[in-house]
Amino acid sequence: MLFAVRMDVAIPADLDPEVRQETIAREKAYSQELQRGGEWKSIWRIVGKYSNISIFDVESTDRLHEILWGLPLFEYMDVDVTPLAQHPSAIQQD
Ligand SMILES: O=C(O)CC1=CCC(=O)O1
Repeated sequence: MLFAVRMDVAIPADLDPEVRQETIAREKAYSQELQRGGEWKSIWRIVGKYSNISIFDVESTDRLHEILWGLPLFEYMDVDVTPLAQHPSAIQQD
């Protein structure tokens, strides 16, 4: 199942700088592990924003929920999920 997920990040300005850096580092490691595993297919920065659009290929909505709740930055994010289906004009399958 394919999903486009938009993540808008808003880390509080008064968060301890060490906690901020450590959380961002954990977020990167978590994301890259899921990318290597194939469930997090791609991640794109939205120009001019502390936001990304990511494509996930997961077995279920429950699995996507589990992944999103596990994001180290989850408590500082707004997350918007869009399910994707094949477009009849697409010349490739995913
Ligand atoms: O920087 C972001 O957009 C938040 C984020 C999600 C995965 C990651 O590595 O950073």
